[in-house]
Amino acid sequence: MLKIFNTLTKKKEIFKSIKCGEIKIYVCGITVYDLCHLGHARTFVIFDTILRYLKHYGYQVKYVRNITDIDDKIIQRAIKNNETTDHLASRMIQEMYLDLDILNILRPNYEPKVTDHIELIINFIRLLIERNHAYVTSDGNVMFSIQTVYNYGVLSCHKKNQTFTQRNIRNKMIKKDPVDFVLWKTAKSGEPYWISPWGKGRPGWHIECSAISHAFLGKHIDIHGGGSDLVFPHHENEIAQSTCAHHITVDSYVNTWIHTGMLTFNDEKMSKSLNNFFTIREIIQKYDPETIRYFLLSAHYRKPLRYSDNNIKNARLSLKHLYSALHGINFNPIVQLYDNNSEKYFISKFNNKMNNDFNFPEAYSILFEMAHALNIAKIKDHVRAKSLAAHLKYLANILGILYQDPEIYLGYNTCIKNNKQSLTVEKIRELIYMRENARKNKEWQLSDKIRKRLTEIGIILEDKPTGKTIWRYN
Ligand SMILES: Nc1ncnc2c1ncn2[C@@H]1O[C@H](COP(=O)(O)OP(=O)(O)OP(=O)(O)O)[C@@H](O)[C@H]1O
Ligand SMILES: [Zn+2]
Repeated sequence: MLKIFNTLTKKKEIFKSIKCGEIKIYVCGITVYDLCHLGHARTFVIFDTILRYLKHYGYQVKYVRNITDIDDKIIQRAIKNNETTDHLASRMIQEMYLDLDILNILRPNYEPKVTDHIELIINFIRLLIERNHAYVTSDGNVMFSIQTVYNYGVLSCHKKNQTFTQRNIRNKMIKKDPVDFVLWKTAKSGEPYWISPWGKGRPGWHIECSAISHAFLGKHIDIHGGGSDLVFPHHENEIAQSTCAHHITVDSYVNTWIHTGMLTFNDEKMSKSLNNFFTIREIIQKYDPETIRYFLLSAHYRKPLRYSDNNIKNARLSLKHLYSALHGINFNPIVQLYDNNSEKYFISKFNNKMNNDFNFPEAYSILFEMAHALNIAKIKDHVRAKSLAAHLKYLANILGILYQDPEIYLGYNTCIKNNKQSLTVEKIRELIYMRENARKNKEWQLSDKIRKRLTEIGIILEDKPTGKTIWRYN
């Protein structure tokens, strides 16, 4: 029986989907103004693993993760770079794919961009105004009126007056109440804008998730997720908007709220604004992507995880131990998996750990028990060894690890020591495939970027007249 900790009720609850066998999940995505850092990676690796487990559990999953491609940070960065917000956002979206794909994060079913859904956001705001939950200020902003929500603070336990900050004091003159938040922002001169009933402007941040999740998943969602930094104000405001717009209760909006613990560096959230971040790109120059993924899942998903070289090195050792157990066994992952039921014991232990609010560290410990049994079977019982190896790989794949050939992985880590390459063969092929597609679509910038990246790590590409590319180590 699957139990998940629900931030709304603050307890572990037995999970039951709204519709039998199907799950609708919405996760707040990236604001695309710069490269993704390891903090973003932690949240998305965690949700990717949760999704993989839910599928293994037998659910059909509809996963939506939005892309915030217009907001203040994007506007400021675009001005600084002397490029349009559109150009900056689409560049960063391509970079985001390169970075998240390399960590073996499967893509969501839908990744709606805010700028593609302005009309439905405007309609959502209109509904809130009609229902007297929002008002237009003299300068053309639309504000959400927190006083109209009787249970504001239900998710985060924030009291209404606690939201009163210095920033709000500055806007006091035009808001009815300093705690109210913006739904539609009037465009300043030179800023990108969309035409609305309230003038030229752009949506506020919170409203995009209410409007987009409703458009893609309907009024009632099984799971809504994000980092724990989003509980307040972002998710609190989303609850206010969605429940008021649709006249529904909090629990008929989202059944389970899942929040991930922050990746920290020097005891603070890793973030751009604190300038204490490492981009995914920087890190995979130093460690292989699978080690990074392993590291990101090495603490309970709700707890903070401390970034340190030592912690990553430990992750590398653990992964090496698992790959070494698999090494030297000639097994067929599919055949051995279905031919043999003897590993039911391990599968059920693994499932129990994951059913207990996705306890990744304890799920890892089952993989180590299997590796131990496998190391013994390798000497004594080859048939059992093959079965164990297939099951170990199968369960590890649910966590998104052990997807490489042990031979390549173990050889690869030797290369890392010699600083010769920093990508697995599988990932190199993936990048080449992406580049071939980019070339087909005449996206020359992207294709050049991939080539440059591969050259940097010592891979030489040769483009054939057929459109195919062959590669070799320099
Ligand atoms: N250090 C972190 N650890 C875990 N998750 C994080 C971290 N930083 C951001 N996230 C999560 O990544 C997702 C995308 O975040 P978003 O693009 O809004 O970044 P952000 O919080 O503004 O970070 P930054 O200010 O560094 O750009 C959110 O779910 C957010 O909670
Ligand atoms: Zn959101």
